[in-house]
Amino acid sequence: MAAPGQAIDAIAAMTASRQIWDWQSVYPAPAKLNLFLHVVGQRADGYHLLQTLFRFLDHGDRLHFAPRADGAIHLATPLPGVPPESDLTLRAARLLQAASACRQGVDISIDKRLPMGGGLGGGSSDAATVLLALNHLWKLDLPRRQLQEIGLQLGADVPFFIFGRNAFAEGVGEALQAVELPACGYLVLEPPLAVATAAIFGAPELKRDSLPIRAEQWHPGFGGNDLQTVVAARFPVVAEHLACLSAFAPARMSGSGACVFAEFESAEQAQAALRKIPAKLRGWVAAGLDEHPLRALASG
Ligand SMILES: C[C@](O)(CO)[C@H](O)COP(=O)(O)OP(=O)(O)OC[C@H]1O[C@@H](n2ccc(N)nc2=O)[C@H](O)[C@@H]1O
Ligand SMILES: Nc1ncnc2c1ncn2[C@@H]1O[C@H](COP(=O)(O)OP(=O)(O)OP(=O)(O)O)[C@@H](O)[C@H]1O
Repeated sequence: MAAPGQAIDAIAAMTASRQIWDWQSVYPAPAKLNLFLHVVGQRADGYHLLQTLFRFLDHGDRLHFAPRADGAIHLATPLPGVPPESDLTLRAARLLQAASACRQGVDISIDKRLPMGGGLGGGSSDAATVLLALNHLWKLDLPRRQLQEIGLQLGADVPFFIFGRNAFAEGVGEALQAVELPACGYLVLEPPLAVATAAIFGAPELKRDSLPIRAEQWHPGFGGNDLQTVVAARFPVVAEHLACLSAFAPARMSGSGACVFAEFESAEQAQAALRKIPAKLRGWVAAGLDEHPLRALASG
């Protein structure tokens, strides 16, 4: 059998019912896929201008929050290799506290399931979940737009997670238009390495002149991932995972890698493909979601 994580995550099931979100709840931080990702230019500050199609997955990290009366913000579950002060969850909570002049504190716990440096937006999603959850738990009622602005200070992917709908994105990923996507299943493979996003964007060989399209021109299967060429050439294990997945359906890398994915009509079909993948490769199946399970926690 191909390694853990095969069961479809229960994020959608957990949140489909009218859940009352409170301090006892487990707050999901779903993964995203970039169904395509084109680099269409570069800003004066070095950041790259992108066009991408973001999709939420029914699989991700889970966070828990406990109130603190002393106003401190504390991470109860530091991640290996990430000093707590740099953890995006802690930084998100501090930014929110400062922006709202809030005097409440919190203990944050993360059940980390998404690979770090995997291109699935794990850290960004954790940060967005902190902003959405604490906006609700601290009763701040900041509008979605303001949470997105705070999120952008933490990373280019964070505004999408707060926006909360599958989206065609431009700019560095902050200019978002909602897109309706069909239900489908994804098989995701996790090559055993963490890719440093900055190094891939900084690669001299990166193609930076893909032709921009209008959002309406996007269709399933459109385009490719411009970062994939760089990552697959530098890390042969990523190319191997892409080749393996391509035997079942067109395969692509998400974000700056290392994870690769293929789309199927249903999660069952994706599971059938997963059963045929060599057992030494780590992979799992997830359903595409229509929206972020916590979308209702911000207004606007
Ligand atoms: C590759 C994507 O995941 C696609 O969704 C995102 O563009 C990356 O988003 P992210 O992980 O939130 O990345 P950030 O933490 O904002 O940026 C990491 C580094 O990647 C480079 N970077 C990032 C995004 C971008 N549009 N252009 C860049 O050149 C910058 O050097 C930046 O310092
Ligand atoms: N809560 C967090 N979870 C994961 N990584 C974090 C977190 N806080 C800080 N980081 C740092 O951010 C880096 C990128 O992590 P992340 O898992 O978001 O990468 P990614 O999936 O490649 O993201 P993207 O798709 O946005 O490029 C990690 O290597 C780690 O150093």
